[in-house]
Amino acid sequence: MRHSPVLTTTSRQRPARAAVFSAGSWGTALGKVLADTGSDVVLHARRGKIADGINTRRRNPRYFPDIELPPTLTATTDPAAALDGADYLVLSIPAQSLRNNLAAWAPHIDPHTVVVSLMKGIEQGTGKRASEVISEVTGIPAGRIAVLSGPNLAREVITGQPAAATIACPDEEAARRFQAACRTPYFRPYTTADVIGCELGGAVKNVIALAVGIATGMGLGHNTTATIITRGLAETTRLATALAAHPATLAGLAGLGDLVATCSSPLSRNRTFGTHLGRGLTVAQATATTRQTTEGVKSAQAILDLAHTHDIDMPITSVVTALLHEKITLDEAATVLLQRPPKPEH
Ligand SMILES: NC(=O)C1=CN([C@@H]2O[C@H](COP(=O)(O)OP(=O)(O)OC[C@H]3O[C@@H](n4cnc5c(N)ncnc54)[C@H](O)[C@@H]3O)[C@@H](O)[C@H]2O)C=CC1
Ligand SMILES: O=C(CO)COP(=O)(O)O
Repeated sequence: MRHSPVLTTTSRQRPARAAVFSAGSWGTALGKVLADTGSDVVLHARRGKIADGINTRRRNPRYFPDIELPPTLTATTDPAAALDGADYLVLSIPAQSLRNNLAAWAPHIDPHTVVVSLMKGIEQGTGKRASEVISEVTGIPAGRIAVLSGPNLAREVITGQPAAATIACPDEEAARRFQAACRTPYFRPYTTADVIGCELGGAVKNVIALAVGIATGMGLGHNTTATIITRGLAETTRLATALAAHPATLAGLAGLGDLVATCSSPLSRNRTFGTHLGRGLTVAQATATTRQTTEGVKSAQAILDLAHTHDIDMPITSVVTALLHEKITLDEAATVLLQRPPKPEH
């Protein structure tokens, strides 16, 4: 166990070391951001073929075969080797697989390592956010658990298109250090202490993106999608603020920003999944066409359960959840939303 201070590239003592679990789309893209800042980055890959591709050809053959990765970004299938001496453990796996995987990795986490969640899902059955699961599984104090969220479609980030994000951590200094560790000419992270707002903004926008995709797949236009985005933000903010989030977080990058990016982009897996449903595919058929993590599909029910527990009205989430469970048809979904009793906007 090492007890050295967390270093950044600004310290000039040694580059920060980041272990990124795993080598999927966002893990690889954020790993490149960290490497571009000067950190030594080790991606943990589940498959040897991916680790080999990264180490020998500087390519992630499954997720980004067309993108050259920097030499300071390497990969391993050995979690202990990836975590050895890591200043940061960056977690980017499906939210529903976090608890079990982290339990296996936890014994290898150094006492000074700051854990950063990139995940945008809520755990089924418990309604827990990723930072809560991390805290429960590892016992790491809240000041060493951070969240990074924002409008960050992985392919746009890995190709160096300008983007920004929010890093949330109750320990301001830890947030600032990670901000320095991933600030590049094309990636601008801000900091906040509002972990709850960041995590709920990220998780609920996936469900709203499913709704936008459904509407788009049904052939509906921009009035409809703008209405879903706006009212989606209203219900996200209701839930998040009931759970003690700051309203400004939901109006920021991790709320509105991410919602707009995800709901607008064909790169979004959640929006794409919704489009398949809107075109008439069943949930099973849409799932069969999806190769990557679609958090909204798995988190919708957990978010709705959380809303019920806190007596929060989330009509869009409710309708999307009913559609995912095939309890209502597409036509019924529109009717349910439009025929709700009239009310003031605010
Ligand atoms: N792709 C994107 O543009 C962004 C994704 N995110 C979030 O990042 C998280 C990861 O998403 P992506 O990297 O996009 O997904 P992905 O599907 O591209 O990659 C998932 C990674 O997790 C691994 N994995 C899959 N199932 C697993 C399991 N049962 N146990 C352990 N590892 C498993 C895969 O091998 C892969 O390395 C999600 O919570 C997502 O919402 C956040 C911002 C942007
Ligand atoms: O979170 C994302 C962009 O910020 C990615 O959204 P999808 O998971 O829908 O692709």
